[in-house]
Amino acid sequence: MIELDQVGRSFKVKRNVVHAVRDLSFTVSAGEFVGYLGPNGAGKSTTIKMLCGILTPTTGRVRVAGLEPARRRTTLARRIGVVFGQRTTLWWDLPLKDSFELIRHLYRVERGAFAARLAELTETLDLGGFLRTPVRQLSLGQRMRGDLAAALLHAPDVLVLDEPTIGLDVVSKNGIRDFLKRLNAERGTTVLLTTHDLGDIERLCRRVMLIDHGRLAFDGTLGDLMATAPEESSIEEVVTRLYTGGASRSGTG
Ligand SMILES: Nc1ncnc2c1ncn2[C@@H]1O[C@H](COP(=O)(O)OP(=O)(O)OP(=O)(O)O)[C@@H](O)[C@H]1O
Repeated sequence: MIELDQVGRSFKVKRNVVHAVRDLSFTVSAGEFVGYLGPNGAGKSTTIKMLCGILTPTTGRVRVAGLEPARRRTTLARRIGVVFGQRTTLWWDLPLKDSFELIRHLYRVERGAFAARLAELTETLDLGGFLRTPVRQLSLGQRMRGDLAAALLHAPDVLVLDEPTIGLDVVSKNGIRDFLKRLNAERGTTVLLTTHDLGDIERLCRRVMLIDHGRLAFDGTLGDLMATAPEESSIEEVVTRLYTGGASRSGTG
């Protein structure tokens, strides 16, 4: 469903070149739920932007649902949903429901299918109490649920999440985690999740990829990840060891 083959992306900053992503290769199969971890500045958002076609790779090849994202952005938009937790894709001054209606037009979702999908998302994400509220008046937790619904209204095969639980309280976080878990299990939606909240990884991801300085530093199961540190280590300790280079990265490959 997602394929990266020796992908690199660099940026020119004044006279320097920043290599945000280097020689990155991985495959995510349909139905997987994969955590994409890495310290600040590791290259996670750059990868995600290449998956959605916002950025073109400098080298290598990216495919999502068999499409080259940067060249087939419109076609790909029908197959992929994206949530950037730090930024909303909703219309700030419009009631949530009107944002959804605009998305229906943009994605040309058939009216009946849209109504059914919206009813389902309203129930599972508990949106009923604020569908008529302007987005600017929503709490962060409500806004995030609105953004998730917006990304899923066209029933995409792949969902890419960039910090979807950032700033949320423990109850809101758990609500979103339960929702994502069900989405993956029941609808088979492929999910790539970037987060700094290791609780998200523990609760949701069987497979974890870790990127560091633009390179893949670990790729394995959550169990493999935990096995890189002494027994009884917490996931925070395990990940800290990997971020600071104090562990063998034997799961990679
Ligand atoms: N548009 C840009 N121009 C120049 N440099 C950039 C640009 N976008 C990203 N970078 C650089 O590329 C590197 C990777 O950034 P990226 O945003 O992908 O990291 P990240 O893993 O998402 O970090 P964070 O966890 O802090 O969000 C950083 O050094 C960043 O400064």
